[in-house]
Amino acid sequence: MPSYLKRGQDASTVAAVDARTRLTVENILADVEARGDAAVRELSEKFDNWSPESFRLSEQDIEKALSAVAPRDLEDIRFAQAQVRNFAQHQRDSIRDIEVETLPGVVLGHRNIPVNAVGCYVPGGKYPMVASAHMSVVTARVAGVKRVIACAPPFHGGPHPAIVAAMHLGGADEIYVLGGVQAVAAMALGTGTIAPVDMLVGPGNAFVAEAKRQLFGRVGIDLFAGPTETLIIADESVDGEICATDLLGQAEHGPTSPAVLLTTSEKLARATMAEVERQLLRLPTAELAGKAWADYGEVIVCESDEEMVREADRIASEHVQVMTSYPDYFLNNMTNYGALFLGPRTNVAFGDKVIGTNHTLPTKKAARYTGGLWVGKFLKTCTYQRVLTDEASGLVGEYCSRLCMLEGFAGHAEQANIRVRRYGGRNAA
Ligand SMILES: NC(=O)c1ccc[n+]([C@@H]2O[C@H](COP(=O)([O-])OP(=O)(O)OC[C@H]3O[C@@H](n4cnc5c(N)ncnc54)[C@H](O)[C@@H]3O)[C@@H](O)[C@H]2O)c1
Ligand SMILES: [Zn+2]
Repeated sequence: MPSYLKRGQDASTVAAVDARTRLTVENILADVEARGDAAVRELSEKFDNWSPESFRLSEQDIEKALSAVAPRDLEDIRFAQAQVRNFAQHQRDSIRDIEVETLPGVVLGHRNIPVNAVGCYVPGGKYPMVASAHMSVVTARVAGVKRVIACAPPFHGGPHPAIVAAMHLGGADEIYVLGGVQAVAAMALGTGTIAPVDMLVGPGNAFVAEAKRQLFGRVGIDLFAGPTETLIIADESVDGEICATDLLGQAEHGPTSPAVLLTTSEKLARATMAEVERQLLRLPTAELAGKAWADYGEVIVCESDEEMVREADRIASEHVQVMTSYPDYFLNNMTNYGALFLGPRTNVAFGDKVIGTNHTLPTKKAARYTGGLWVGKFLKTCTYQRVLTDEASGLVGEYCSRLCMLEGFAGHAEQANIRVRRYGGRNAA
């Protein structure tokens, strides 16, 4: 049995918060739907104190933002985008259209068709999340999406130059300085000034994630990518300092970000907990990270690697960092995670910012049924079929006719029967 040295807040409190968020989001979506641009402007004023002449940036605005970013920063952004683009391209190349003859004269196939128009949300409430622009915009472009638009909230009262640069260099067709639910609603529902998209992607806080969830159906969404979660699986091959650093590194995302340590070593568990307290004294973002750790941090001691796999699959964390003497055991056996980070030489920050895997990942146990954002999320796998010979039409038609009548579908059966009569030769029904 796993034993808890520290437990996070219980789920009922989280559910109560969720209910309030749900209601807030419902009201905002209804308002944007009813009043379009006027509602968007009022909501932006209310939540972000932001009401510019135009939410969309002009060419000149974009040039101005680019020139405000230091050359070194631009180069770093280009490097990160090159990594994301390269891996996404390899993933794209692994996805194939197929066409096969499944019975003599029966040809079935599928094609992977990019979604036509995508809205990318780039978060920027607490931190300007430049990297989210690479993850959504660059990946959509690799997939072949025709129209890629991007929104980020104002940061310190205006567009954040590095976010704008990343959106522009990533290939965004339209850039808006607009945040939160109003941004997501405007992109999905459309307004007088923003043409609606077919799909929303990108991470965000609880309001943004809930807005995407509620809009799903009217538009597509990538996945439920809410407040960051991290899980560290470690044994005595590493020390408390590196475990504490990696827990707090992701806890700093926000006050509701769970950071969990799973370990087979009680000694490492206690060393990590002590080290977390020490590091909180000097981490500049200790206010957020400390609250997340106090409310949602967990430390669980397991008896074996097998038990750690079971616990980790139950938790289904967004990020799972494995620092044990044989990390591949977890790669080979775990089934529920957004992304794995194997061995102490890598870590979640590499994935968040630069290494090339996508950082938009499933939260709140969505890892039970989906992986993260990737080029495949922008593609619709659509099937088609042809029947090439009279014999094949007759053969399938006879089976089809009987199977339609099994369900009482006389009209469907006629669709089959007319083919059997016309193409099915001597066996015609
Ligand atoms: N799952 C992932 O893949 C992933 C990746 C990166 C970041 N994240 C998460 O993204 C989040 C970013 O959050 P953020 O808040 O910094 O930025 P954000 O851009 O997601 O949200 C800011 C917006 O929230 C809106 N807002 C704030 N308070 C509100 C309220 N009371 N009612 C309605 N709207 C309100 C405002 O309009 C504001 O523009 C973090 O939680 C982070 O963990 C997740
Ligand atoms: Zn992170």
